[in-house]
Amino acid sequence: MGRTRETASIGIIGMGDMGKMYAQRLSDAGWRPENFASLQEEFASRPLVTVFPNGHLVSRISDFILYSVEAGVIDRVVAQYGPSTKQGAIVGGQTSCKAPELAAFEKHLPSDVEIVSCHSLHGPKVNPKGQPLVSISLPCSYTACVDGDIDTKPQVLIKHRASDEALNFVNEILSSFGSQHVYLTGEMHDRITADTQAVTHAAFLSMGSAWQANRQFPWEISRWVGGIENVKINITLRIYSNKWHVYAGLAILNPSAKAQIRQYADSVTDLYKLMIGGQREELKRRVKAAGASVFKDGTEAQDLLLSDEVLDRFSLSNHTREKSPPNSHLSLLAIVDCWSQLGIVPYDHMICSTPLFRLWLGVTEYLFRNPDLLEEALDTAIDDNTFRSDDLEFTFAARAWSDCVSFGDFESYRDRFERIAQYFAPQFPEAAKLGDEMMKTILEKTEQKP
Ligand SMILES: NC(=O)C1=CN([C@@H]2O[C@H](COP(=O)(O)OP(=O)(O)OC[C@H]3O[C@@H](n4cnc5c(N)ncnc54)[C@H](OP(=O)(O)O)[C@@H]3O)[C@@H](O)[C@H]2O)C=CC1
Ligand SMILES: O=C(O)C(=O)Cc1ccc(O)cc1
Repeated sequence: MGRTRETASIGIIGMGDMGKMYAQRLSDAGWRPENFASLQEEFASRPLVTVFPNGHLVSRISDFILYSVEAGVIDRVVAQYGPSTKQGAIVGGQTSCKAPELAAFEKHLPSDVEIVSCHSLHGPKVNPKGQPLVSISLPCSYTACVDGDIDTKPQVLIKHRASDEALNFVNEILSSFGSQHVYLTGEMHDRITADTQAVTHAAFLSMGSAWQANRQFPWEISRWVGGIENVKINITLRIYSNKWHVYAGLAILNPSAKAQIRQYADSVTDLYKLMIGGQREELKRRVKAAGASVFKDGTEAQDLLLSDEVLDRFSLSNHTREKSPPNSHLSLLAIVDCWSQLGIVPYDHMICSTPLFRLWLGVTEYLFRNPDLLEEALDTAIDDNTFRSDDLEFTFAARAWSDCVSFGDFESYRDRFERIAQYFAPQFPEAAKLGDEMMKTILEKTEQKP
């Protein structure tokens, strides 16, 4: 072994958004990268990075190889380059779902190769400092543990088929990101990210579908202005401005995600039926019971993750408002019902939380820990017809996204995603500016929480 920082080289296969972010961060930290043509130009000012024309040339000389390709092609790409892996090297992947990635490594890598995988729990434009980074290695001789303060921001490492020396080596390489390292098995990683990522995305994807189906741009409509609505709009646009395959891969390929997303669609449908049936008492009983199981007694005294002052600052709208107009908040009532039905306590997942998940939890908490606001939402859901058609389309959308994930059909996922992305595209530049600012401010605020 004897791998050292001075002599080892790191290979990245897949120079998309995440691959480039890794190459930039590692070269900043003194690790040397290599690559090709436009990449050669792009990385010309970084003498420590070399760009190669294909993954064979990267694999045969690198001591640590990171696959940063679309989850849907991981088997094909590892089958292609895996056999060229340098003897005794360590291989990992950055895909958002570990079952297919680890299966591809086991199937195609030579037996002398060690496997330590990882997952940065944030997008390429978020500063990795303090964010979670999951690490996965095998055999799974350890239980989940975290380096440092788990309540700030982690990074996941998965030790799958590796010595402690290999894990330490990968840790050293990735330590330059300043992320919080979390150690998990591949299975635990997929189970948790199904709860934190796949269901969260399903909710925001459904909001976008509903607005598009009703031909609305929500920031132009007064009932969508302010507070919680700002987060709903900014996050939805952020997701639709990203690449479809990131969301398709982590939902379709994760063995745990289908059931979670199905439960979300079922919760939306059940609650919507109670709303249109005028079943006020049953609606209130069910939602409050769900709220009690997720937001347990004793948490009332804790500070909210998000405050009015922060929520109000990030509006895409030109309208001003005195007070948020009432909203039935079906998407938020349903996520709490979904968590409750599945026995999920979202706070237990903070060790593996993405920025979006923290925001999503922040807005649900904002609603459920304000009894007057929750009561107002439930009464609005029964008495006020204004939201009926929004909620109808939202219900259709949640079921359609769930079907799409259950069928495992990448092409129809792509088609749905890109059609809606195109509708919102003119607003992406402004939403990105505001969204980045919102993310930064809210991450700073939530970081200070105990
Ligand atoms: N974007 C995000 O927010 C996050 C993404 N991830 C995960 O990271 C991975 C990469 O995502 P991201 O960077 O965003 O996606 P990109 O689409 O930007 O990058 C994927 C890259 O893989 C390359 N690639 C595909 N096949 C091969 C091959 N045979 N040889 C060499 N390169 C290949 C693609 O090249 P080409 O375009 O030329 O085909 C592309 O540049 C995904 O699995 C994703 O789930 C993880 C955390 C966050
Ligand atoms: O925060 C989110 O959920 C995002 O949308 C960004 C993202 C996407 C994929 C990942 O594997 C990790 C983070």
